[in-house]
Amino acid sequence: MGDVFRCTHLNLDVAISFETKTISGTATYDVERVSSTQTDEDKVFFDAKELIIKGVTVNGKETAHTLSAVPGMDPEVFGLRLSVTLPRSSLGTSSVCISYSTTPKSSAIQWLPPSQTLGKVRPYLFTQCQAIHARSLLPCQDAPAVKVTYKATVLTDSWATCLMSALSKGSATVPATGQKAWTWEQPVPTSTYLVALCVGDLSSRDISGRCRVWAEPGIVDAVAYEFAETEEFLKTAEELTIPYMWGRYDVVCLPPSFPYGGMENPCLTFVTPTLLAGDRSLADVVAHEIAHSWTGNLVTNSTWEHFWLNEGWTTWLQRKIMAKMKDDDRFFDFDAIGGWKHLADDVALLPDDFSRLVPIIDGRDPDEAFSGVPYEKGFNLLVDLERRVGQQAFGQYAKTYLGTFKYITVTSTEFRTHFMNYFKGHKNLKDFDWEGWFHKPGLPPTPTFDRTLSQASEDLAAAWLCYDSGVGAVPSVDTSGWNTNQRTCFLDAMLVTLERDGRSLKRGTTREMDGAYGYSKVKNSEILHRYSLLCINAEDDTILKTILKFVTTQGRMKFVRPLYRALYRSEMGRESAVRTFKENADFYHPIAAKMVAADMGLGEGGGEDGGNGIGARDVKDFLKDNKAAIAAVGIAAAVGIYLARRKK
Ligand SMILES: CC/C=C\C/C=C\C[C@@H](O)/C=C/C=C/C=C\[C@@H](O)CCCC(=O)O
Ligand SMILES: [Zn+2]
Repeated sequence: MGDVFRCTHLNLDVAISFETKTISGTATYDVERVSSTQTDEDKVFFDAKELIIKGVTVNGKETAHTLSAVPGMDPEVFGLRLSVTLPRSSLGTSSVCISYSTTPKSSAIQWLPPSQTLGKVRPYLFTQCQAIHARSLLPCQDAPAVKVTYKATVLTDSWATCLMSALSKGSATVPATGQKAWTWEQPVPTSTYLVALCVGDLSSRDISGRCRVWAEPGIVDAVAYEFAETEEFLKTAEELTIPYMWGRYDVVCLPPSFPYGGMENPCLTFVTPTLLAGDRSLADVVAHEIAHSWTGNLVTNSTWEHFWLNEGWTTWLQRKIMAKMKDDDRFFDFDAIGGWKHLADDVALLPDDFSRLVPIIDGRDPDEAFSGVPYEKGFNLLVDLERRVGQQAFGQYAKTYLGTFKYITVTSTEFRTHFMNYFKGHKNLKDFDWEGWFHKPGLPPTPTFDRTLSQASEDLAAAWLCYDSGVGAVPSVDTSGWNTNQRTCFLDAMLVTLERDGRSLKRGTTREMDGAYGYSKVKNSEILHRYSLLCINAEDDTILKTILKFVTTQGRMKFVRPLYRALYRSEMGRESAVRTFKENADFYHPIAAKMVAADMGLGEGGGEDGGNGIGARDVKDFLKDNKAAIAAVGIAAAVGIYLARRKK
């Protein structure tokens, strides 16, 4: 898209209707010719998914447009191509104004009823555009390589607060209607997957001169406490990189159905409330999103095949920030050990095409290719390079890399060339296996990390596993002073061994563990998640109610997907998993509903072994064949119907 004409600026002028669950108005683009190819007709193309296109003008004149599917690209995933003919004389910038409306099906937007908010009085909406959902929020050239500056005016009900991934230019009441008009400006060129919107009953607290947290009034103080280190994260990140270009860094804590830990929307990170542990122990997700201000938002992957350049670099920078703040490099390694487990878990589930660092996506839904691979394999590639050239030199290189590719996009090959030129002739890079790192499926060579911070956790895991095998007593180590990372490392170490050995714990073991540590009552989502997985492994159904509550009161895919998968594969939870998902399908974000449905054996494998979320063809076929049903009940409910039919 956009290979001849490219959008450079967007003026978005829209109104929000909670009543009709639509966003409607105009998207006006400055469009520039970027290639001199003179074709028979000069056409500019936009992506549009689940949108109603009402009309198009070019330089103020009404202009014909067409909407058609792109051959080989499933319209259910990629939407349609909106084609607009430009005047032959359009040598400079054209102004293309598209009048449109979203539909309630839009996959980028979750419309929450008041019951799904904390306040229970007002509705709420938030968007999630990565990777290719921006096209269902607005017509756009929805490719990371097309970066636009943007201005937006958004009309909302008078009670609502509107936030965007941009700098606020104020708000005013519209005298004629009583509505509120919110004005935003993003002066830094930004890929469309980073356009974001959130509207609800929101309060804020300033936590520094350039950082503010937003949330529903009932939790805003807890959010301010949890993320109080944000300014320090930001300052530390600046020391490791180049100056922060985005002006403000605010955080909005969304309702619990937000499907990710965080999303790096510029100027306004979106986070899940599952980070609210009460002790700041999960705030490193904010460090991760801050890191994206450079790696991802400023220097951006050229296409989604090169997503690791966003996430691998960001994971590296996040771990550098955390270690620098703690003034101890061992924290970098400690976190990397947890990351390796994440990588190994995902690689075990993924088809080869998706476990390559540069995956083969080929017309498939990028949401299906999403995994820990770009994060952790990407991170390990960078660590391998860093160890070969030395920490200090690599740190300097990182700054040069950011300076070279800021405001534009980068491919894996461009990175490789840039890196090899910078370290030309370096003796430790002579036979570096770039091809293997980029294209070999599966796990990369096993790295060595400093284990001094993980040792006690790993030892405790070994002791519990011995006890479970009938060797030795219940471990008596006092863990009351342990931090969250030590606890999650301990549980991870148990899970790693069980998975590796295909072994199940005895039910009595998880009961003993609960007696010792009280994990079934823990508030911390990362600990509860891991302990729940152990209990499912042990078929310990005393915790089933807690797990079902956990998966129906938050919709973060990192937690709900593995838990539904594990329940579905277990004796104790299979029925409950299907029933619970069916009853709660509307709670989940459309992306999460799609992925969980596919995970629970509804894919090509169709059975208990299908749990990887990759083969969603059966459910997709069902959805395709039942468009009327979907229009009537929505995609999530339709998936529920499909599940119910399969059960029969
Ligand atoms: C190799 C994969 C190719 C393309 C995928 C690109 C985007 C995938 C899409 O599914 C969106 C992902 C958005 C992620 C946002 C935040 C994550 O960092 C959250 C990580 C998990 C969590 O902490 O909950
Ligand atoms: Zn990220």
